[in-house]
Amino acid sequence: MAEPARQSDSAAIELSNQSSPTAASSASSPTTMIEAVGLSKFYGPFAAARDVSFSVKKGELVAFLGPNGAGKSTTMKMLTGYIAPSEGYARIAGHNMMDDRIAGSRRLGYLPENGPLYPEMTPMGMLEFFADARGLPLGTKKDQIDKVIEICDLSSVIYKPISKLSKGFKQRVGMSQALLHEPDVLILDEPTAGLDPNQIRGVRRTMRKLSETKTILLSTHILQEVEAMADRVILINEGRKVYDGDVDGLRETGHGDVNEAFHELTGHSEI
Ligand SMILES: Nc1ncnc2c1ncn2[C@@H]1O[C@H](COP(=O)(O)OP(=O)(O)OP(=O)(O)O)[C@@H](O)[C@H]1O
Repeated sequence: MAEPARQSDSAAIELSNQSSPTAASSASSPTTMIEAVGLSKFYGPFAAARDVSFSVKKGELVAFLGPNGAGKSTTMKMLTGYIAPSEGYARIAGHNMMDDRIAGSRRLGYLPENGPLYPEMTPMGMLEFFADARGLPLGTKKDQIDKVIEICDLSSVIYKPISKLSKGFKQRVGMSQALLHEPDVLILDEPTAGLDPNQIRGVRRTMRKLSETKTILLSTHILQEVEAMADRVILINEGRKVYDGDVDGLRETGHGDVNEAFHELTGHSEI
């Protein structure tokens, strides 16, 4: 379990102020795999994320929690280098994701919010495409593809167009793409969104298995998800980090009830 480093809003701001957003070359701990340092994203005057700082150590499984529109996807896109931060910077396995994105991406598997694109491709076609794009050596390409087909249980749909697959299979195809190059860091944006209870069980099982060897940050707005899987919770609301600590600490904040804690910390947003 992560130490109960519960952090108030002001403490969160204090933490980010200690690190200069321009200090991209400063050394990070070798065990720190995901780092957000003062990340903000502005769309005109609107802040989708504001001064978000945290780090995830090797082997942790951290839930990134928040109500709809809190800024989870925006922060994840900045962490993965898909969008540029307005302020701050992100590092994956020590690589700054603006200056050194290719090196960081080799260590990173990313499941975007809406699963895989390329609806006209089959899962096999898509995996071959990504294997080539990622430069997997010919000698290991087939083995790697076979391995993710097995992990994600895709063999029954491997030659069907992705557009014809159920939501659950689409998510698994997205996951297979994220795992293909054997990254040691996974950033997964709502991996259980829209799945039925059996599919959710399957994804949780896969997550637990993967967390034995990988560092995982997964976003969700489902509280049971957090209690079922995570070592630690980072909660954001209206673009700001409002809690960073373990599930027990979150429960205490809500007087024994994580739902209550969520309600208090997110300004009484309805979920
Ligand atoms: N390109 C954009 N232009 C303007 N506003 C944006 C853009 N992208 C996101 N936003 C806004 O930023 C806020 C945060 O969005 P984001 O998708 O990061 O939230 P989220 O926590 O992932 O929500 P959800 O759980 O609904 O996916 C929302 O109000 C959203 O409308």
